[in-house]
Amino acid sequence: MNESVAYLGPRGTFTYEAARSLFPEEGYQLVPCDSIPDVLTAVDQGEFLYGVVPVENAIEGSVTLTLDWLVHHVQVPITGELVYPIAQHLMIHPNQRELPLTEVKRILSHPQAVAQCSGFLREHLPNATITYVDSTADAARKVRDHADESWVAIGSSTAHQLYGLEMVAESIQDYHNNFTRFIAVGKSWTHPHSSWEHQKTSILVSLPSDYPGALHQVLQSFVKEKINLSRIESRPTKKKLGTYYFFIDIEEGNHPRMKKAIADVESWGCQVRQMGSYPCYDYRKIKGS
Ligand SMILES: O=C(O)C(=O)Cc1ccccc1
Repeated sequence: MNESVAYLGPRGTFTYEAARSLFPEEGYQLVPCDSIPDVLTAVDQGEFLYGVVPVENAIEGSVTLTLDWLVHHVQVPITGELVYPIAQHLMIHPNQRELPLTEVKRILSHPQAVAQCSGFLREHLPNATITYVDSTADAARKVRDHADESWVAIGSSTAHQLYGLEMVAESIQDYHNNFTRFIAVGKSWTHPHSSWEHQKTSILVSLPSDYPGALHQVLQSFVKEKINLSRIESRPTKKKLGTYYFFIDIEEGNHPRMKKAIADVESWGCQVRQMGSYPCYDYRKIKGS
């Protein structure tokens, strides 16, 4: 039996495209879930071996729903990463193909997709109301199911084909170097591809409240070991205004130097949760492999 992989569905999301690249359909069974929390909870509860969710976009930044669920609701290690190119397309039901853009009443999409195209939407669809849905393919499916409504969806070319919609405008994101970082999560290990670019470790750090300069000390611990950090993202602890968790990505696998740096961080009174050490794949190299 193929191993199961949950992804943010339905079919045709960008996460579906990333999941298909990460977990080839010959070896894995891809199963759509309705939302990011659904994917993470299902993997946490052992319903699926692995999951794929978006974590960061080049234009819009962190997918905070993913970060917050990883911190507050589930205990699922990160097992892999894929940075994948994103082209957002505007599509409409074929029955509405003659509708001028100024008469579109509703734009449906995922909040990240809407944000990536905000300049285009402001300029070309000033009279439309935005409705956020759980994914871009969910938006395309809803437009398909409402043939009589003057609605448009923003989403992938895969969704455009799968849901039989008419293309209105291609690549409408405001910046063209649009990439999203997706992560694979799971409680067991798999290496769906034999080669990867490099390894990373993600940790979550909370600082002691009464220690001035604690964040500086955290960074210093990595400098001392000559370890590069590629990302620091703060998220509210949700316990008290002005208190944060720091998500830190380290350009190093589970290496002795990295362990030493983390022990040093802990010695300053910081709490460290290791979110995973994992391979980072290049979509151009694993495509079709
Ligand atoms: O809704 C989707 O298609 C997703 O996979 C989430 C998302 C949305 C916008 C950019 C990247 C990922």
